Amino acid sequence: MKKLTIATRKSPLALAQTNMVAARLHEVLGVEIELLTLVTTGDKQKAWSLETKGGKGLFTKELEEALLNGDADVAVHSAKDLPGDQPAGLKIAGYLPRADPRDVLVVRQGIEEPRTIATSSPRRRLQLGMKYPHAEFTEIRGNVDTRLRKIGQDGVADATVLAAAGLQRLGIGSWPGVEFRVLGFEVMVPAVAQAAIAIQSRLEIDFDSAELFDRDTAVAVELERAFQTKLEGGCQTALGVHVGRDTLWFFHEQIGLRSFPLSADEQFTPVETASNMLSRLGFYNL
Ligand SMILES: NCc1[nH]cc(CCC(=O)O)c1CC(=O)O
Repeated sequence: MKKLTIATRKSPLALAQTNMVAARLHEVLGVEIELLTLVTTGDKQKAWSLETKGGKGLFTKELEEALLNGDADVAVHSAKDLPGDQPAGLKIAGYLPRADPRDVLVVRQGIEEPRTIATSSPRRRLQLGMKYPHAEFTEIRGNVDTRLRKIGQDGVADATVLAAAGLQRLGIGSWPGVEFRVLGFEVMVPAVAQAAIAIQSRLEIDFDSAELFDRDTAVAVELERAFQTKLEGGCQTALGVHVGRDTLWFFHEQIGLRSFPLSADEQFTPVETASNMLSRLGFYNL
């Protein structure tokens, strides 16, 4: 392999993530890298409500088509935007080391308890509703900087929620007019695969993944995904699952927030572990 073409979205966050993957592939494989930037349905339909149209697959389909028709060899995605199952012919080759998996409450300066919170995610709405029972929720769309401006400058709501990983990868440590409050897992369980960057390719492309990719991230994300796959039904179900070093954090709209001790062994048998824990939680027939 002399040259690799990487398919990417062109939002600032997507490009930052793709450049990290490009640097890694170039460093380890010594190959020349070319980027193919594509516009996905999710990028085009800026007015669509992610709440009603559904988020999954909206930001990934066009990149996957480029892999399948040979226009690109590799696609880079935020792992949390990927649907559970891979399309025929494609695989997740691996992940980059995960960044900070927590969510951050972005609050307009001077506001102690937000009364209006702009987030389209049912997972974030339900969990924040426990912390701020008087808050009303509204929708918000756009890139990270657009969202920050909507809170800090335009005042469309008192607060919003962003992934710490996104802020970190964009190098945003502060923003005029807002305060960042990192939300602990005991308040806000992150989305499945949050903060992981997935490298997708065609099945026949064989990377030496042991060196290229991060094994610990793959183990954690595969366990989180096993829960998501078993619970699938409505893809708009409010679900959060996070595999910590020795704790599994779980949030589901029917039962709320729970945490469990998690052994090292359990992490290596994701399907069994997810089944066992879900039946202990009262989810049967999955
Ligand atoms: N929902 C869109 C999306 N997909 C991935 C990230 C952030 C980066 C990540 O979790 O890897 C974001 C933005 C956000 O939720 O704040």
